[in-house]
Amino acid sequence: MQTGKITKYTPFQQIDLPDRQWPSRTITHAPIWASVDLRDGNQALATPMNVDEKLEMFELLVGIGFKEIEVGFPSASDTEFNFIRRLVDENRIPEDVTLQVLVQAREHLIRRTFESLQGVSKAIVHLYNSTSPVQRRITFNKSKEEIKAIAIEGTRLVKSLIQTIPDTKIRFQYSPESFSDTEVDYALEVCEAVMAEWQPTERDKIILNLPATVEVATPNVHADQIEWFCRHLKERNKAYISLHTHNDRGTGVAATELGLLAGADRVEGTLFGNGERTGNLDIVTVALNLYTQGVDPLLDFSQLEHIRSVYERITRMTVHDRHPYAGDLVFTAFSGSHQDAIKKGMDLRSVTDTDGIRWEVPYLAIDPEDIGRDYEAIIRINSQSGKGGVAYILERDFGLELPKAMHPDVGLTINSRADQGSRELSPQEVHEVFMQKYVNLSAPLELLSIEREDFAKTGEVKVEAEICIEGETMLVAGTGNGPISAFVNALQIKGWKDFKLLDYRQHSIGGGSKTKAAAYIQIKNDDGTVSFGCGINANIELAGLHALVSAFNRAHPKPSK
Ligand SMILES: CC(=O)SCCNC(=O)CCNC(=O)[C@H](O)C(C)(C)COP(=O)(O)OP(=O)(O)OC[C@H]1O[C@@H](n2cnc3c(N)ncnc32)[C@H](O)[C@@H]1OP(=O)(O)O
Ligand SMILES: CC(C)C(=O)C(=O)O
Ligand SMILES: [Mg+2]
Repeated sequence: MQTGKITKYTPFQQIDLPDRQWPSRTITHAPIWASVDLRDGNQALATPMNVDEKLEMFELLVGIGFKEIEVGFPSASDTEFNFIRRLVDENRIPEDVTLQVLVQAREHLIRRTFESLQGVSKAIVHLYNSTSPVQRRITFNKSKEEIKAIAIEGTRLVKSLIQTIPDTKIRFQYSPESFSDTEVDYALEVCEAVMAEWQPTERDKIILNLPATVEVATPNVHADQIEWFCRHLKERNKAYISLHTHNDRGTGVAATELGLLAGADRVEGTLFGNGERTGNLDIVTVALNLYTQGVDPLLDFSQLEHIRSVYERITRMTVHDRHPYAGDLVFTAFSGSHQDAIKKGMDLRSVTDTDGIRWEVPYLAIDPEDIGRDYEAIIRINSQSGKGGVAYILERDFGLELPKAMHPDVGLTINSRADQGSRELSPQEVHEVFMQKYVNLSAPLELLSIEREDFAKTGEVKVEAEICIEGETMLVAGTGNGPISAFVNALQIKGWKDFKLLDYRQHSIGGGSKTKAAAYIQIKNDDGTVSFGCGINANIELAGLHALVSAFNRAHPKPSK
């Protein structure tokens, strides 16, 4: 790489549009979508799809709701040609779906393209030739006039061939390929010449597709190019302006969104952005971005997991873990502060009737369930995780509703276990550590059996318990206003009550004959420290007593006396 003054590359040209309107607009409705998965996506694959795979992808796209699908470049190969024949012969094209086919502005290719369309009821013939200065000079070695002539002659030929398939309703699309790198006034000149040749009407518009064949500028420049073009096109009412962005600078989605603000009507792209080099525009992202703004995208991504798995199998590409909406990790928080906020947001939804209630869960731009994902992975535990995340896992997967005061202690315990192992802990491991460290602990103190007597007159309870401390078994007895305080008092009589009961909670886990009770106790020890214990038992009273013993044991790793 050069350092200092870099002379190897030419910076992109700004567009002179001081009164640009797009920055203050909003997108209020879905554009016309056109999938180019079977063409631009396919042409970029190391192993292009075979006919069966193309069929499966076509059906997937139809199921999502695409009404315009570029099915290939039929003059390129037998596979491309035969695929269209198969769609026709097997009557697989839904009535409301228009096939689109791409062709270079070259006579033999255009003729072959028309042959492929025999029997198709509606088709868009998409003609292109490259128009940028670099392509004019390097690829074609032709002047501006000669390049314009290629476009006009190609258009004329397409028009003349319509009569060869009279039963097919043909619409026409023209792309000044490499528009992103073409002088806007020249691209306009070529497109207007094509329009003059084609003679579109307001009812039968031409599609002018303005591709960022290679993304060479920031998205605002793309938006300026589109707005400039829309404002200068003489018969704007007779054309759909279509966007076709690639992602060379990583801003294909942004360029499309700003292009829509700038006045475009239509968007071409692919699932997950498959396509040449860094890819085409990812339609999934743009559509779901609209959805999160309250705009119906008119494409159905409610089964995104399924769409992704078909896509990955057919294209042999993988969707990155961090890919918007579709990646494995995009709904997962490992970090504590994110987990805390997500847990609070999810807790609020679980106690509210969510019908018609806006989605407001911090860090989650969309409800995973809307796109066919569950809440399973939204919180995962490693050494970056905090108490909120741990409490969320214990509650969601194991029904343990830890009192808030206990969260920091349990969070620290789990965090240090994850840190020691330098790895993620599965929910099962989190549960195991919790059980090991907090639940039904039996050393140094173990509760072996307990008997209770109730005094109806005073409301007091007397307990007699057999306990074992450090291997020594003995009987203790005490009275209190409930079995727990009676047991606490029994310990005091033995001189072990160097703690104060601060808090007691309990709830049931599960249902039916398998219902258990979970109890949580917080005690304050003589030295001012606080310890927590949990008891789980089919008997609610025993759960409470075990919770107390567990809290005691956590404070007394050694016998107190
Ligand atoms: C940006 C895009 O994605 S555009 C779509 C690209 N997709 C594909 O290329 C996939 C399908 N393509 C193919 O199968 C083949 O390239 C074909 C069938 C289209 C053409 O194949 P071939 O003629 O064998 O080869 P190739 O594409 O290399 O042809 C290059 C010639 O066509 C000329 N050419 C390229 N585009 C055009 C055009 N739109 N109009 C006229 N001539 C053109 C080139 O200048 C070159 O001419 P030259 O031989 O005089 O130098
Ligand atoms: C054929 C055209 C539209 C294309 O794919 C591009 O320019 O990227
Ligand atoms: Mg392309």
